[in-house]
Amino acid sequence: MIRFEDVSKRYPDGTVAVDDLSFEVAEGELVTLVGPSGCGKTTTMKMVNRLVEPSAGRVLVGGEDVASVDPVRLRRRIGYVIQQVGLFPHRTVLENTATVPRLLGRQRAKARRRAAELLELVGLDPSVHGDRYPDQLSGGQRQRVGVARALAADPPVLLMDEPFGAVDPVVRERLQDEFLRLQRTLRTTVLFVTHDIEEAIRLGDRMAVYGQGRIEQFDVPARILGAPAGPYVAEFMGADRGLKRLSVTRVEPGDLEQPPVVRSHDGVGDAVARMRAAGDRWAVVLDDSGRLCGWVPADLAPTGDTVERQTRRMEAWLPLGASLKQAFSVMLQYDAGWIAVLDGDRFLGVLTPTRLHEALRRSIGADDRDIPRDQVELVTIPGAR
Ligand SMILES: Nc1ncnc2c1ncn2[C@@H]1O[C@H](COP(=O)(O)OP(=O)(O)OP(=O)(O)O)[C@@H](O)[C@H]1O
Repeated sequence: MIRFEDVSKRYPDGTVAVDDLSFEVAEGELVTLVGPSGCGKTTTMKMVNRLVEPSAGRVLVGGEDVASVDPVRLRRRIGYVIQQVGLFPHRTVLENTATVPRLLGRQRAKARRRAAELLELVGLDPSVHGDRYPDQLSGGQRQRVGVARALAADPPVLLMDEPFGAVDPVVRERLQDEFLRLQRTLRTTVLFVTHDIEEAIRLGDRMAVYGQGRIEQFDVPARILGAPAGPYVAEFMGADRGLKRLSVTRVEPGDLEQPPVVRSHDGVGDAVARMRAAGDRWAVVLDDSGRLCGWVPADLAPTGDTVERQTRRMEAWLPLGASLKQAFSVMLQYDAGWIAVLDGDRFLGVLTPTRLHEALRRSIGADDRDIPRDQVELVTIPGAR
């Protein structure tokens, strides 16, 4: 959808902001650009909507060289959100949001209806906030209006430059969640500039890590964290990148172990005999539809009861698709050696620390090749031998 072909930008004073950049953002994809201050992220982004013209190479949007498109027309098709949102102070929130659709010639009533819908989508009540002026909103609310306004024209491409930079971390996380949900629904192609590595990891389908004017690595966050392309990227992603990987890797069915299972209607005597014969110390209890009831230890007194009456509650479980970070946190919180994983209320298997480790290796495709020695994350304790 967005394609950079050998693009360079040298400003008139000789500063080379971007040097021979080539990459592509697929339709519906969200790519984050992250890197130190002055490395060329904003320049990259501004070449998409022609706020900056490349000195060499070309930028294509939807297969069309942007150099051949009238800049004003181009910008109406491409949403743009910046940190200082730039709302019109003398226009209400609703009017601000409806600006571009109006410029595109949509009828006033239709544009306002769409604007109200979008305000709701970004978590603002149009009947409460719609008639306010920007200075009657909080910083976080203004950011939301900025996002709603950029989306109001249903642009296939959205450029976002530190859009949540000015709000506190809690609000920022909420805005990120809402924005992700929205982007997934609308399937907008997004180029997202940020200073914040956590934000880049959290939002990016893929991320571009910039060095000076160049992309040092362009990949899914899990691989950038797990297999950084070199010492620069490794250092930039932080010494805790091993931990960061936990939050971008999801629990999948293939990661799970199948523990011993007994059925809730089994007799305790039978169940205990089978568990002991197999050398199991415990078993998961499922009902006939595969729903998780709990667990039983193998040292139950073999009474005439059904297993159901002896089942112990499972304190901790995870939904399929939870992050490994959530899984690890639950393991620590409950001091548990394994965690049940459910799809809805259907039991799928259990995650163990060994399987968690394997899932991390899977996330960087390390199962079928050795991780280079310098990328193995060893924890050493100073002074320990
Ligand atoms: N109009 C300009 N004229 C000259 N140099 C410029 C101009 N705009 C940007 N630069 C320089 O180009 C380089 C890249 O700037 P750019 O704004 O793209 O970086 P950035 O990665 O977005 O930085 P930040 O994260 O601080 O916003 C910097 O050295 C900057 O000083």
